[in-house]
Amino acid sequence: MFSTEFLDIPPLTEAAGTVRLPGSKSISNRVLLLAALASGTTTVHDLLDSDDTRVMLTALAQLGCRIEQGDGTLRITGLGGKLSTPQAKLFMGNAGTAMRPLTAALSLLGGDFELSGVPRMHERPIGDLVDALTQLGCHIDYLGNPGYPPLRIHPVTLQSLHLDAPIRVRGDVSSQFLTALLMALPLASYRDITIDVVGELISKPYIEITLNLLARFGIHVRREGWQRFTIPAGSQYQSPGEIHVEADASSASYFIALGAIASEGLRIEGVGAESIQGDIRFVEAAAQMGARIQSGPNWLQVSRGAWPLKAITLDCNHIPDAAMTLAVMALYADGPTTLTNIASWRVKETDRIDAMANELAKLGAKVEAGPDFIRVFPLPADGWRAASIKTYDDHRVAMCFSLAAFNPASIPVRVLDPHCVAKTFPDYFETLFSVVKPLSVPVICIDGPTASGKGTLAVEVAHELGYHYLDSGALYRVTGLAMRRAGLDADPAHETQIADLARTLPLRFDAGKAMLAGEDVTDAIRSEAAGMDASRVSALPAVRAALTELQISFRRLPGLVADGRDMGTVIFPDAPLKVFLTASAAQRAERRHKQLISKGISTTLDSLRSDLEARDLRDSSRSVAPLKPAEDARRLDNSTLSIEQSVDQVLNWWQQAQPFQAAPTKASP
Ligand SMILES: O=C(O)C1=C[C@@H](OP(=O)(O)O)[C@@H](O)[C@H](O)C1
Ligand SMILES: C=C(OP(=O)(O)O)C(=O)O
Repeated sequence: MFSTEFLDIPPLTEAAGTVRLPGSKSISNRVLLLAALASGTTTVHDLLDSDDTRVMLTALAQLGCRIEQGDGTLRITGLGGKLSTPQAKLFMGNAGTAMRPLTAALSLLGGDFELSGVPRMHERPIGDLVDALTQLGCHIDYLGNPGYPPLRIHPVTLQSLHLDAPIRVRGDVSSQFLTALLMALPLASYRDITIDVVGELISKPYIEITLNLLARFGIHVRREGWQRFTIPAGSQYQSPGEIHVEADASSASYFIALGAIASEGLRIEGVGAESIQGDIRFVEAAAQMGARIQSGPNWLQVSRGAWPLKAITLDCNHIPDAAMTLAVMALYADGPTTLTNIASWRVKETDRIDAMANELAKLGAKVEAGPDFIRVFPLPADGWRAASIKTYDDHRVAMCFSLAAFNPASIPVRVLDPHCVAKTFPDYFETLFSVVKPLSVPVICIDGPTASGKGTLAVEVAHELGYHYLDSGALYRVTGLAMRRAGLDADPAHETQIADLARTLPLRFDAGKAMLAGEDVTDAIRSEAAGMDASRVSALPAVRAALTELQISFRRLPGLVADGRDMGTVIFPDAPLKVFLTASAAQRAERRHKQLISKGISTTLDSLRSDLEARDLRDSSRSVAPLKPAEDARRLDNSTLSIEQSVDQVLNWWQQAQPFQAAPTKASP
């Protein structure tokens, strides 16, 4: 997951391969709640692990459910309709699928609860649900604005509820109110319970998910159209024992769009023609726009058909979440695309009609919007502008705007606060990057002499940008270590053997650790002797050649920060930013001295300094790739700079090389 302030997506050209998507949010949170209300244990396979499911799980654990993580499964032991904890303060984040259904269930379970969420959750309506529950005899107070969370739920007894008349609930703001009642009312079904929907029900396919899962838990709701629903007397939740969560069809929309825009064949696994999720009907919309789609029970295969895409006008009430993806696809269409009947967009993670209109306009598009529609005009190749896309803490805004990186103007796209995808798809960008081909992957090279602080600087810069990190020095150090262990010496007579070793090094970097054939060699390669060996093996041309390919393979999306001695001159000569980092020998000796002392290794400043100078001389005078700044490198002497100042300087240089206006600061996101 990217927790950076922003993520720059380089211009992308095509997509190919296979993605396996995480579990459906809507199914996951329903299954968790139903399993919690049932008695017995339910083993859930392929549950989504994201912010929305975590708030649900935390709440259920607080209420006394036993939750055990297994290998790819989660076992949840239900309450059997009885609370073991009658009082709790529960935090719902921004998960509508937790807030609304738990409000209904807890109102009937007879405890004393406070339910709150993030500030935006406190702006998302819940009044229609509270009204329905109040009619029934439940006792709920608003702790902030009437009609909105946070809520206080007071205990009532099931016998005191008024179940004789139909319960009336409005269906035109969110279908989650009806879902919440349908999932909770079996708790009180000592007689038939009827729910009448007032107003036109929106987002109907989500009710089908609810009914489908209720049936799997033994509750068979009768319905008359979308107007009247009856929970039969004597209904009891029965755990199905095992249940599988299909992949998220709304999450699939970004990859279906990806296939339509840029692929000769992209396979999506985990969700397909037999999905119980309404958002699977996004495939029809994408096909109308020109995508070629084949499907099987739980897979989809998508490729580009018509190009440019075909503009459409579509009532999107049945696919409110996936429809946002169409608004970005519309940029690649042959005319204006109009999405109608989407008033609910205004009360979701953000006002999505405004958000989409604002951000599409930043890319250069003409957009028209009204209370319940959006019209997006396509962008000609010369109309695209570089934009920092604000995401409003809305996962879908972040995910669908990544598709703008296929623009024909080859402009990168900056997505602010990419972390918001954690709501439903924490690894969205990693998954995207695994199947797309960029025009080029940006690299920042940081070269410099030993102990100049380039490792610390490079790690920090990589961290700020969400880029990969290559410690090329470590490759040489590990080669030196492997050489010693093989009983070889760093002399030309052993050059071929050492190069062979280097070529097949079983090395990986894992959370800052260097692992050689599974052994943590991080400390072993940091000794002064290992440094000397590294310097010696690095002077052998065959070894350098063997390691070149390995180093180049680190150049992966979204970008790379590489530190070493010849990153800018030899390995990545086309890097858009090269920094040559220096510090006086006295300064470097002092830093290294402190480092060694802190590790309990005793040494003297003088000996360190003369070692450093000897090493500088050897590194800068070797015949192959000597240590010298690339011609186009920026020099940074950090003798008197703090680490933060050096990092800021490099990030400023990087920002200057970008087409975006200015990097956001932590103070003003
Ligand atoms: O019940 C559900 O799982 C959902 C219902 C929909 O909300 P509305 O009914 O408010 O449109 C949808 O947007 C949301 O992401 C999930
Ligand atoms: C509207 C959404 O979420 P929620 O379940 O919080 O309503 C969404 O995921 O797009």
